[in-house]
Amino acid sequence: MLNLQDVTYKKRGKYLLSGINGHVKLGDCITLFGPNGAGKSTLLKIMAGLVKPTKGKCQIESSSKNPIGYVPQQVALFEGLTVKDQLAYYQKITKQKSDTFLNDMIQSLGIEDILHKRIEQLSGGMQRKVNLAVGMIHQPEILLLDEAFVGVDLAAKYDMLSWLNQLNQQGTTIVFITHDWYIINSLKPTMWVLDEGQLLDQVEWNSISYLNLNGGSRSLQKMFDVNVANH
Ligand SMILES: Nc1ncnc2c1ncn2[C@@H]1O[C@H](COP(=O)(O)OP(=O)(O)OP(=O)(O)O)[C@@H](O)[C@H]1O
Repeated sequence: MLNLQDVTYKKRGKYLLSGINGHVKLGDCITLFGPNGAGKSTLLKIMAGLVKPTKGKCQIESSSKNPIGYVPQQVALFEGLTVKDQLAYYQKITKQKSDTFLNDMIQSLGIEDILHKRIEQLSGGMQRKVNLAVGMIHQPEILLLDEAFVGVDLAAKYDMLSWLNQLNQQGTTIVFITHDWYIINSLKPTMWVLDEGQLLDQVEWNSISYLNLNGGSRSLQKMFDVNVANH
């Protein structure tokens, strides 16, 4: 679905990504994992087509007109609008005609009771749920999530993860970024380990303890020491 060939991105003389090669297949669940500043968000934006690589390419293979759903790190919602109006607005601009998916999503995410509330009346966690719903309202084939769970309590996380697991089992491709090991354990993704702009390795969730971190930064080593010990 997504083919990354030698993806390199340079900004103000600094390489934020260097020679990334990888392939995202239909139905994959992948996490971009690495320390702060590793280049995860930049790579996700390149996958979403929002940023153009300086060198190399990211090709999307899909027959759909709008195959990607991107949920940004910052909540991107309009204050003053109700949740219902917000969803209706994005449904219209993405030309999603079927209500079935939207209604399933509303039920699964547990947002049916807040449909008539305005965005500014919602807690941070509830806004995250609505942000997720908006980013995937057009039922995309590939869902790209940049820290979509920040500030979300365990009950809300459970709703979001159950919905994402269900979609992934039905064939939706998911690529996500998180620093939350609970999320990783729940979604059991393939881990693309990024460090200092380089893709060090790709490893299945259940083989994470075999990862060779030689050449990785101290921050990356520490992340694994802390998390893998509790895996
Ligand atoms: N527009 C920009 N101009 C210059 N440098 C940038 C820009 N965007 C990001 N960077 C730098 O690129 C590097 C990678 O940033 P990026 O946000 O992709 O990392 P990340 O792995 O997602 O980090 P975090 O886990 O902290 O969100 C960082 O050093 C960051 O400061």
